[in-house]
Amino acid sequence: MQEAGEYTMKMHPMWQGPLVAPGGNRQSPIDIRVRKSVFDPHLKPLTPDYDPRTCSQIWNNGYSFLVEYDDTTDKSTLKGGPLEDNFRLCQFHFHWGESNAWGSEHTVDRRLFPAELHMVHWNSNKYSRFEEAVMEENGLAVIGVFLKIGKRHKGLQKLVDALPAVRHKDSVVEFTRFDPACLLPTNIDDYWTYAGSLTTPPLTEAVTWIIMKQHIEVSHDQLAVFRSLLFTSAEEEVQKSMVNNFRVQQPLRGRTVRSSFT
Ligand SMILES: NS(=O)(=O)c1cc(F)ccc1F
Ligand SMILES: [Zn+2]
Repeated sequence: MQEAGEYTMKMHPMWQGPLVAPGGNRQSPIDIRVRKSVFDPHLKPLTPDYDPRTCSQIWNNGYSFLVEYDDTTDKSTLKGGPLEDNFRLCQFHFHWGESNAWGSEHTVDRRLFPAELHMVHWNSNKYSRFEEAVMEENGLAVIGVFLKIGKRHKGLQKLVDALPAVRHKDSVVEFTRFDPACLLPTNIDDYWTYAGSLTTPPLTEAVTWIIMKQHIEVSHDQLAVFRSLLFTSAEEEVQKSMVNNFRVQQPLRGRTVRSSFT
């Protein structure tokens, strides 16, 4: 029986969408229990190779803002780590909270971060476009990086300065020559990896998740600009600020989370 005032996921206003996709047994995000993760000595170093010239635009899709890359050739790629194939960068985006107390989708031993970066890649050895790969179990690889509040992130500022131009849902602005590698932590050799899903519809179980152990720092003011974005389009009467755009955590269902480090 619920105590008065005690929130469960179903009651809490932040509860969004299905708790578990019908029939899903590899849903994301999850809590990473560090002591339950299994060191895998066969995991290779991750080798991202990004060309800033493939950066094309920023788009407010009404859920987050996406920095999109031209993925018609193998110019910005990710290989190595747990991946057998070559994956092509198509976009990166973030999830964040209304306060610095929460906002990330994944957690580490229940620890929440104010925001989480997702760099989305699709398997260009096996598929010819993102839309195809997103339906296949080895179709996508997403790098997750936790954000903490601290010193100003120099590389992020160019992105922060462009956000007012995409304040409303469905707005797009040209955005070029941005090197996404500047958003990776200094150490990318230490990560957790597990088989999961997209965290927004279509929630397809297509993702090899690669979650960085080391976080990056952004300033309070930089993250505040994320919260100035809107879920709503310019025409809508009531404007809703884009915050808490994260999914509730999903059952592990017996999956093993591997670590690249001891
Ligand atoms: N948050 S996510 O990285 O799982 C994701 C990536 C996409 F390309 C599309 C939907 C998603 F939910
Ligand atoms: Zn995401």
